[in-house]
Amino acid sequence: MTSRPLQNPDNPTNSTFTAVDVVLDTAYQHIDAAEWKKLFSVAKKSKVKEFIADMFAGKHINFSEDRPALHSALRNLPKSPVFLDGIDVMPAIADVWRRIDALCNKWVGVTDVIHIGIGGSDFGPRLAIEALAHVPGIESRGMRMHFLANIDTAELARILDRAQPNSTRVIIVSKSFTTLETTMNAKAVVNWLKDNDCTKGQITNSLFAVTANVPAAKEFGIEEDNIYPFWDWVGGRYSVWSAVGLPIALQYGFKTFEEFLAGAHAMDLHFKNAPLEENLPVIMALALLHQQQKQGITAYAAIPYADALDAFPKWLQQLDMESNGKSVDRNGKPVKYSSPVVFGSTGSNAQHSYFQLLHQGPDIIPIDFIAVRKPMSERPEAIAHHRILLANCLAQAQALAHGKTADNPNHVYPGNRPSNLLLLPELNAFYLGALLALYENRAATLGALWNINSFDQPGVEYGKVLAKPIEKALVSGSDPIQANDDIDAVTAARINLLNS
Ligand SMILES: O=P(O)(O)OC[C@H]1O[C@H](O)[C@H](O)[C@@H](O)[C@@H]1O
Repeated sequence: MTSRPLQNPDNPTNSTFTAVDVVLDTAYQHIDAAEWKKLFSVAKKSKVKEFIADMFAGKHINFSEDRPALHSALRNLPKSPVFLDGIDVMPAIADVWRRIDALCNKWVGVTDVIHIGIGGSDFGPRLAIEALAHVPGIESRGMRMHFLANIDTAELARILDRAQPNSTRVIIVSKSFTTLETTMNAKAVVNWLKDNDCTKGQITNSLFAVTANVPAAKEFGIEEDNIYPFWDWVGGRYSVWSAVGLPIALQYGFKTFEEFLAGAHAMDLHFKNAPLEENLPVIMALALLHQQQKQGITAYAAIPYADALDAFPKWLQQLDMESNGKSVDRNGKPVKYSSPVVFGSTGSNAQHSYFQLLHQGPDIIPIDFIAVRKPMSERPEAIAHHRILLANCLAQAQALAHGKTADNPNHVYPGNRPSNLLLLPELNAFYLGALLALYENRAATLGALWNINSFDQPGVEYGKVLAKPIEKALVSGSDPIQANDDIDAVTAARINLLNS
């Protein structure tokens, strides 16, 4: 058995790039110098640099909804003016920061927080709360942070079984404040407070909202002082940097929230100012485009070798696939490329699951290996365990890149399977912020390369519309229904099955 040589043995010293102390190593992408040159000229032709400038300048790059995508302003801690249609948005953002900071000092004796939200109003804060829980030395207020997203009452029941009604605070998070899962769950939690003898005043004081639709939150019964606004120019999946990230500040302190924003802001400055050839989000986007063009890839995996980042792939799935899972471009013309299927889970666990397919399956699936230099725990075993964790990460990437010959075809690894290595110096609020902003900016760059509007999501709506007549028809024991304008024959039969 021998190792195969790399197809394009790059000089490994030329394949590493650093931004905000995050190292990207593209050696196993097998992209040679001439190919990189071509890729950068594609970036220039696609006007990536101009697109980045437009994004930060508040131009209406989300043209279908006639809005900018200004989430970068939410992490602009220096408060340098960011103009939206001639008005600086920073004073309004800074006012929300001041209110979040004040709230952190106000909550005394709170045992449970129920954060109700779904999609972009859920993945980001859920990931951050989990990821930061084990940062050595982090100050945590130790509240039980419950995330309630699913309309399935199993999640609701699990949370309500554990929470103590008299010392619970509820944060209802919804950009639109019309999402049915969220409003129904919020009503159920309010009823639970009532059923547990909380007074009207207690309930009013326990309810908070984060939304871009303040009138709807008031209408729901939330006091104006308890409503934390954000704005329609923040896409839901880009909203963790707004008051949607409130749980981060409440649990770990406002300073930690600021560090999270600072890491993202540092990555934004890199994205905005670094030349394309040194720009991490751009390089990662181009590497993916290359694998689409050359290998026809239709999926990629993100594998964090860090238990703390268990929720990262879920966050990334919404970011990438909701942003760029589209088949027409900005001009309504069919696209050549759009978002591959994104999946992933933590290493080394993932190795013991679907890595077989990544090594020997017929399809080539590029991987982002995400590793952290420092272990997250201070246990006596930490150094030895971490060494094994990192060794596994490096070994998988090498095996995928080189492959292996063997007489027995069953033992042959084809090799030439591309991957990136992303190395964070440590996992804390700052580097978590930098990591998420890196991927956000990569998604935006991919949108620019594919000529896709990455900031709308019209495809999500139709299924929601259809759910309404179906819900009406789903009445146990009712007479069988026939197919009609809203419900086709297959679905009608399924409804009848459920109703029987
Ligand atoms: O925050 P909300 O308005 O409740 O929206 C929650 C989610 O709803 C939809 O599914 C959208 O596709 C998501 O982008 C959004 O994050």
